[in-house]
Amino acid sequence: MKIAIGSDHGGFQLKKEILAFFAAEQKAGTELGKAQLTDLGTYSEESVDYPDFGEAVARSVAQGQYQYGILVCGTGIGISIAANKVHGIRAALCTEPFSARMAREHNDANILALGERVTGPGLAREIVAAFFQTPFAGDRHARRIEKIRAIEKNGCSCK
Ligand SMILES: O=C[C@H](O)[C@H](O)[C@H](O)COP(=O)(O)O
Repeated sequence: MKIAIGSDHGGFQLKKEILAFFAAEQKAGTELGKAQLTDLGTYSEESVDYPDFGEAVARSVAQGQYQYGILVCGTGIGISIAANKVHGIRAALCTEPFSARMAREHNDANILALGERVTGPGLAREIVAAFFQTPFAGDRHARRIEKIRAIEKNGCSCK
């Protein structure tokens, strides 16, 4: 499983924690540790603009370069809004593990968004594990994902 990860300055420290979590999982030889992560920036705490990193990760996932993405900003809100503007992206902002599981099982989310100023590193690790350990359930949920794709393709009928 190939995962692109990105953050702005507000998510930089939590992104480092998440990378360390995957490294520890790899060392422990777990299934999660088999994931290959690529950091698409930012690479310091210097102030940057979250849409740049949301777009970079979202495009790389939408183009199939990576299967999933992880995005972190201060709240996770701005960077997930930006990512969701890219066709084919279903970015889910999660603050607890139940939503992370549902984001995969029901919504087939392909990007997990987190907020460093909202979620501590311990909880973030549980959220990440829940997200990446949960498969999409398909069935009725697949029909609903198709409807989301149709909105992307045709636009909505709202005036
Ligand atoms: O949704 C946006 C994110 O939370 C940003 O990380 C945040 O707006 C950055 O704020 P500041 O420039 O004040 O650090």
